[in-house]
Amino acid sequence: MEYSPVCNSVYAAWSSPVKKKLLLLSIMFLIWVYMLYSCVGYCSTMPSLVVDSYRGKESASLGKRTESGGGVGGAGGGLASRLLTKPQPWEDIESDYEEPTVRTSSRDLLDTDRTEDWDDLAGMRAAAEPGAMSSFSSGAGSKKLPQAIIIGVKKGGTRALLEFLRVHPDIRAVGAEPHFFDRNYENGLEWYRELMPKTLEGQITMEKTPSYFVTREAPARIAAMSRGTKLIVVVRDPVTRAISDYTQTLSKKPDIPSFESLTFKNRTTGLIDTSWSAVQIGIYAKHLDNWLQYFPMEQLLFVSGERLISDPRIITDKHFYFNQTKGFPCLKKAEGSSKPHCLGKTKGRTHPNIDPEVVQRLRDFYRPFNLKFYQMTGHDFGWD
Ligand SMILES: Nc1ncnc2c1ncn2[C@@H]1O[C@H](COP(=O)(O)OS(=O)(=O)O)[C@@H](OP(=O)(O)O)[C@H]1O
Repeated sequence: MEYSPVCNSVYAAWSSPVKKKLLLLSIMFLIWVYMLYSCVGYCSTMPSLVVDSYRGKESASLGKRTESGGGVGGAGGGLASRLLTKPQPWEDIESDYEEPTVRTSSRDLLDTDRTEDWDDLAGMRAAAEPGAMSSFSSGAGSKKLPQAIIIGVKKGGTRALLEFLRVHPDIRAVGAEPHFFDRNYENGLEWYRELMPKTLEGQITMEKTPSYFVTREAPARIAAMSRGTKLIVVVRDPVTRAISDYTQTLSKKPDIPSFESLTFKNRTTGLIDTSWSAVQIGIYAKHLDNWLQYFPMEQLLFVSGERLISDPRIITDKHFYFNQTKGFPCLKKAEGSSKPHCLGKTKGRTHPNIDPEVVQRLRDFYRPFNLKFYQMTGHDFGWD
């Protein structure tokens, strides 16, 4: 049988062992390229791509806002960008709402505050469509200690901030409040790390536990973990915050004394009871002093809880709509979902009417502390 020159060379190529290997490698490379191509096509159908397109615009628009003096009060505007110090590669995100360790291994995580948060998270879970990409990427990355923590303040709007931030593809957050630096510290850093979602190179790990801000030991403990940790504080008018705090307790224990009677040590003399936590948490200047013993001011970021409601665009401008029924801004698309999402019914409660005289007395009480706080942070939050 005669072979054509072409057949001959093909035969020669097949018959040489080195070339055989080269051919095999080429085939494997082609298969790998094909798989990668299929995956990219698949990813493009995921809702999270919306976030991808936000990313480009966000860096432009948020950058501008930070420059134009968003400063402390508008800190949220550049928040995601500020947390992300270098350009990040696009990676898909997986849902944070499957965290059996957090939900079952710690009794503390079932306290009233977190139960509230889990109400919200249940809502988020329900809103989230099971994304096949989530399971595809669930094994990717590794768990890291948080580089940024929302440390307070209770009832400041911390849940809203975290849920808004985590829409960003490069921010991954644990859903529940770990309470590591106040109640679970003895469990050790590995326990804490285990609670975190997996992150890929360049993504930021976050958590929020509002009680850290008023926990004496928290600054030293966080500094011991990493002095570079970014600390975010959502602050709200301390009087409204106290009423919000009281409203939360009242919703669980309807028999507690009135706000008015709890406010005073002695109503006749008008002496405020500063040992009542609802009052004490709002003395922001005092708590901040404690943090400044361990962290420089540049490490702390203050977000106005009021602006978070009136102008959530300080986070990003295209992800919100104002829900008239809820009376609050809500996300057009929750993380990992294509459906709109508002925070749960435990966020945005109707406050009871408080005697205006008591409110005024509290305003007078907080004024000097607020002024000190404005001086310390270099920002007037406008509560007085
Ligand atoms: N978008 C949006 N939706 C709903 N609620 C919002 C939102 N933004 C800020 N807030 C305000 O957040 C307040 C609750 O604050 P926290 O999440 O920090 O509370 S907690 O400490 O975690 O319990 C909550 O306080 P109350 O209004 O007193 O319930 C809200 O006013």
